[in-house]
Amino acid sequence: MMLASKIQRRAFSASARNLSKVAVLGASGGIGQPLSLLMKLNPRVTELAVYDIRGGPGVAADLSHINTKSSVKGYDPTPAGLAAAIKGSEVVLIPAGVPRKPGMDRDDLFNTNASIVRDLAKAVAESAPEAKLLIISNPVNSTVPICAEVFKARGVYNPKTLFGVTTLDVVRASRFVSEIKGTDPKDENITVIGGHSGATIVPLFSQSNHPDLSSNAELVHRVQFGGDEVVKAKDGAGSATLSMAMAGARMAESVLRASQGEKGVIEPAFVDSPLFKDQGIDFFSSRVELGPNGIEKIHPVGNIDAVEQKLLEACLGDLKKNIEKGVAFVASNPGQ
Ligand SMILES: NC(=O)C1=CN([C@@H]2O[C@H](COP(=O)(O)OP(=O)(O)OC[C@H]3O[C@@H](n4cnc5c(N)ncnc54)[C@H](O)[C@@H]3O)[C@@H](O)[C@H]2O)C=CC1
Ligand SMILES: O=C([O-])CC(=O)C(=O)O
Repeated sequence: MMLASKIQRRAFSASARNLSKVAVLGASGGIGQPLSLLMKLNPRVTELAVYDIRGGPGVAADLSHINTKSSVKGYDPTPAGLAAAIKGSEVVLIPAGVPRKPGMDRDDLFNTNASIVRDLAKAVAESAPEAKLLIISNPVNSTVPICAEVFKARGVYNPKTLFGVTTLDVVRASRFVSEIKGTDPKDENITVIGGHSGATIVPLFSQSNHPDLSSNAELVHRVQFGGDEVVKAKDGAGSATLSMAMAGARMAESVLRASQGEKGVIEPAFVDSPLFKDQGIDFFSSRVELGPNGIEKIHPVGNIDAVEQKLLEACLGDLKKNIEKGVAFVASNPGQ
């Protein structure tokens, strides 16, 4: 309790002064580079820390010539370099880990990415437990519970500051709808709930400007499997990177806006959520209201139609297994 309030005070004092250090872990990768670029272009960011197991200082040197005000520093891939990159961060973004190849689903990444995320989460728990931690690495449905377990084991878990980034699902949904309806995607605010893979992704068109679209099975499938479309098109060269960088930058910007005092900032995110805890599901993505200390309020699912109810039931079964897999991994592989 005391630790939580100390952490919150420290976080608030930095954000109240509008000093926002952002660290990107996995910054040399397909997502990491454009995401770091977007963070360098974001005037809310005062200091950008660039870390990767390879190439961090090079990416940082490149970014540092951009004539925006923030400072940029690349860190060596050592425990000390990692700790220094993270220390003092308001936001830590983690896009480290391997992406899919055609024929794989996100869960096939678990064996490689689980330990990468576990070890990076451990470093965050030790060097900046108060940071808002935004997890991009897949499978998000499992990597977020992994982070929670790592933080719990060190007595610094604050469920209000841990986010699985599901923003790309709402970005895709609004884009796909605008293509069908001939509208501007900025006017299409589609809520997407659940998790971040296949059937766990549940778009709620009944709550949008176009309730008729919930019976458009092709559209629902495209939102659920939009990632596969990119994996197939890239043909072995990875998965979504540019759209993901945009989505990650949007999420980070929203977290920073709220940290810096803006009210009413709402983003969907996969978080420690009360909504389905009675069914043994501790994490769920829904609309989340952000504040200076992270999550301020988790919005309920709201009214949904019969088609969406069926999708939600399918989602919950898969999600429960994905979450349990992450928790079990840390229990049997606690790391150093
Ligand atoms: N949440 C979402 O909506 C999305 C998530 N992703 C996921 O993001 C992850 C990254 O994707 P890409 O950037 O395309 O992969 P990538 O292979 O291009 O880049 C990954 C980077 O992580 C680095 N890395 C690996 N282990 C590390 C460690 N221990 N510490 C620091 N850096 C480390 C690598 O050196 C590499 O630069 C994948 O797991 C992918 O599935 C991708 C798209 C959307
Ligand atoms: O599909 C993938 O593997 C990457 C991802 O999460 C997405 O594009 O939504």
